[in-house]
Amino acid sequence: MLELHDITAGYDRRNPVFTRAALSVAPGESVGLLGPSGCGKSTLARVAALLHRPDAGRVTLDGAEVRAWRHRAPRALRTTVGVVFQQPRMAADPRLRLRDLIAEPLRAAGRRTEIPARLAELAPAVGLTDDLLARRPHEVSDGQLQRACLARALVLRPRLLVCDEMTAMLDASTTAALVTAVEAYRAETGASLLAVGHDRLLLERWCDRTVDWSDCLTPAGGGSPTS
Ligand SMILES: Nc1ncnc2c1ncn2[C@@H]1O[C@H](COP(=O)(O)OP(=O)(O)OP(=O)(O)O)[C@@H](O)[C@H]1O
Repeated sequence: MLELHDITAGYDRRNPVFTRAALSVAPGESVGLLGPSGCGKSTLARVAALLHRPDAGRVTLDGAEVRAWRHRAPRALRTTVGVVFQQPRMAADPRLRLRDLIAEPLRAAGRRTEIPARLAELAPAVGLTDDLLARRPHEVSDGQLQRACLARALVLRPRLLVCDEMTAMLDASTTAALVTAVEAYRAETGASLLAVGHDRLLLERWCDRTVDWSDCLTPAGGGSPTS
């Protein structure tokens, strides 16, 4: 599904956050990526979500190399991947009601007619009532907003979902509800998952396999890492 080969990435070409990282996610597979704070997991997750152009290396999606990067990959490719970040308040437009936040990718894709049916499927799947769908981000809790961000990430039926510390700010019951919603979506569609986080217990329970950050990096002078 997704292969990251020899990726070097960061925010300053002369001083990358990491060099020569590799990671792959097979079709239908769920992979948990674990590592210490600041090592570059979120940066790699953004590369995997096609939102951050690597300085070097190759990204392949279904065997085809992603080309024509600007700072992101082309929109048509990005719709293959859904992404949920740690901080819903940074990710969500504060002016939009939750129903419009969820529907916005469909609207942007010119698929307005699908909005009512997709909302009717997704809102119960992530545990949002009609009352909550009518509110704006400042009128809901972080957990409720993250439920909406997950629904938004799923609205175009992505074949890969990237969850970057999706549950780090949430309590145990909201965490369980979101993981259940992701797994129901994957069972229905066969989508793959890359989940990034610190919580080893959660990722080991949730994912088919976990990868430690150090295993993603090519040892100095070495060939490719195994993952
Ligand atoms: N937009 C940015 N501009 C410049 N530097 C950044 C930016 N985002 C992250 N960094 C830096 O890149 C490095 C890696 O950050 P990243 O968020 O990828 O790590 P992480 O492993 O996900 O950390 P955490 O587990 O704490 O979220 C850090 O040193 C961070 O300060």
